[in-house]
Parts: sequence; structure tokens; C-alpha cells
Amino acid sequence: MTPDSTMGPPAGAAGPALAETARAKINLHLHVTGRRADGYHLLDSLVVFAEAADTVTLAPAEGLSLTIGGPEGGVLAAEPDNLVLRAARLLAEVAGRPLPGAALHLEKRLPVASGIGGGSADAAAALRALDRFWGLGIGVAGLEALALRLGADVPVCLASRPARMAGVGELLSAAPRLPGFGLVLANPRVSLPTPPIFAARTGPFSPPAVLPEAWTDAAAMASALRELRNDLEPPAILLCPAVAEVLAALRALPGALLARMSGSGATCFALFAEAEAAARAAEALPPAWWRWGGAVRAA
Ligand SMILES: C[C@](O)(CO)[C@H](O)COP(=O)(O)OP(=O)(O)OC[C@H]1O[C@@H](n2ccc(N)nc2=O)[C@H](O)[C@@H]1O
Ligand SMILES: Nc1ncnc2c1ncn2[C@@H]1O[C@H](COP(=O)(O)OP(=O)(O)OP(=O)(O)O)[C@@H](O)[C@H]1O
Repeated sequence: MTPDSTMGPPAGAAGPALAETARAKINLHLHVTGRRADGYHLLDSLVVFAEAADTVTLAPAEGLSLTIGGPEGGVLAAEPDNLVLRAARLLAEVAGRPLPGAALHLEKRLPVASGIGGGSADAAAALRALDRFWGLGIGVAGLEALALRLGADVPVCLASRPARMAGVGELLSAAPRLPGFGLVLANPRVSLPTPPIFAARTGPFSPPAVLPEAWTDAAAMASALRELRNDLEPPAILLCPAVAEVLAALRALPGALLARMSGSGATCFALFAEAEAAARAAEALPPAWWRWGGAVRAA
């Protein structure tokens, strides 16, 4: 069993339930370094995972099904094809043999289409859970190619640990050794689909960042990250001016070392020396926003 997995209490007569955590993905920097012939963009990003998370659970059942709950689940209820079910069907297809059914449940706490990869994390959590449930034994490394077919961010969400991401998201390598630090996440409650943000990006491509092997403390990490950027921030602000407001509010929080947008937005983050300070700071943000403060998952 991986440290990310728990066996839950028996789910009625059906048998034991199984749960996987789907953590929010944060791009500490995001350089767009080029563009492939198929239109996908080449990226360089240092990715970390916050303790803010959705949960995917499953219990034995007839066929494959999905129920959705949680404070952010409402908008997904109307969608015909959730990434959790797409992940389940894809894994069943490559397994290529009859498999037991599973009743999946998604507890959605991360805002949808918000740049923190909630859907990607859910898909990765479903792959991990079903790999175990079906006894396929593929494991996180073996699931990577399959994960990429579900989305550029899904491979990095499989291990859900700090990583350097390149290519379109499929080239994963070790992150620098990171110090302990805290994060505040804030979203102005505007959902921002990814394709138009990439399409609105203009100007020259950025070189990949040069990162050290380790940062000894959060202040050193923040000062290095200040030299880098999220290249999708300008197009996101153009299409969603509220992103600039969120960044200004995060920068004004006492103790904030750095504020930046994650992914294609609209969620932005502020980096803090301590998780407790981040948790307190989040409370000061407008209650109308989605906000969260706390710890980052260690390596
Ligand atoms: C911007 C990031 O959040 C950074 O972590 C991700 O690269 C986005 O990953 P994702 O949401 O899983 O993206 P996908 O669902 O694969 O792609 C959505 C759309 O975004 C654009 N896209 C995505 C990833 C990428 N490297 N280049 C792109 O141009 C493409 O138009 C694509 O059709
Ligand atoms: N389980 C899911 N959670 C969230 N979105 C889902 C899910 N399943 C399908 N989707 C669809 O995927 C789209 C992208 O959702 P997601 O929340 O992953 O975006 P994001 O946070 O911008 O991701 P990224 O940072 O990878 O760009 C949503 O607009 C929604 O239509």
C-alpha cells in the first residue's frame, strides 16, 4: 500500500472501500519554452502539491459508476464525462480482460478549471486506486504513459510529489531539495479553461529555468523564484482581470514572500515561510473567493 492510500471501513455488504487523495498541483514557475507541431506547448515548471485535495473512493459494485459530492462538486454534476470515469475506462481497456465493477465517488473540494489541476489529480487518483483494486500491479511509473492520454498534467499528479516538469508535461525529473514552506491559494471564483489562455499567449518563448540542487530555506527559494515567472499570467490577466486583483491581495498579506498564478489560472498562490502563517493569512482574504492556506507535501 502506498503512503497515499488508505483502506476505509467496509462499505456495507459490497466489501471494503478504498480511498486515494487527489492533491492540488501548484506551478511555482511556468516557462513556455516552445510549441510542438500539433499546437501543444513545451513547458518548464517546478511543481509542488498542496495538502488541499479532493478524494476519490471506490467500493466493489456491478459495472463502473461515479457519484460526486463536496462543496465544489455542483458544476461537475451536469457533465457527461468526468475525468475519473475516463481514467477508469482507459485502464480497463488496456488491462484487456474482464474486471470487477467499481462504484467510484469523488469528493470535490478543489475549484474546477482553476489552474491547480484538480481534474488531473482526480484522474491520477482513480488510476492509482483501480490499479490496486484490480490487482494489475502497474504502479505509478508504469501508469505515466496512460496518464498522459488523459491530460498533460496527469503524469505529474500520479506520484503527487515535488517534480520538475518538461515537454508537454510528460518529462518528469527530480525537483531541487525543497525547504519546508507554506502556501496560500486563492481563486476569484472565475473558471478559466486552459486552451484560450495558451492561445492568447504572445511574444518570444522563455528559456528553461536554471535551478540549484537545493534551497536551504523558504526565503532563498522565494528569491530564486522571483527571477522566474508564469508565462501564462499576462494572457490570463487579459482574459480575466480578476487575476490581477487576487495577485495584489496576496502580495499585500503580511509574511507573503512571493505571489504568482498557478498553471493557466485563475488560482494564484503566495509562498510563506511557515504553513501555520499561511493558514492564518488565508482567513484575511475576501470570503467570496475560494481560499486555502496550509502545508505543501514534502518530497
Ligand atoms: C498549464 C498547465 O496547468 C501546467 O501545469 C498544464 O500544462 C495544463 O494541463 P492540462 O489541463 O492537463 O491540459 P490538457 O487537458 O492536456 O490540455 C488542454 C489544452 O491546453 C493546451 N495545452 C495544454 C498543455 C500544454 N503543454 N500545451 C498546451 O497547449 C492545449 O490547447 C490543450 O488542448
Ligand atoms: N474530476 C474533475 N474535476 C475537475 N474538472 C473535471 C473533472 N472531470 C472533468 N473535468 C473537466 O476538466 C476541465 C478542467 O478541469 P481542471 O479543474 O482539472 O482544470 P485546471 O485546474 O485548469 O487544470 P490544469 O491546472 O491542469 O490546467 C473542467 O472544466 C471540467 O470540464
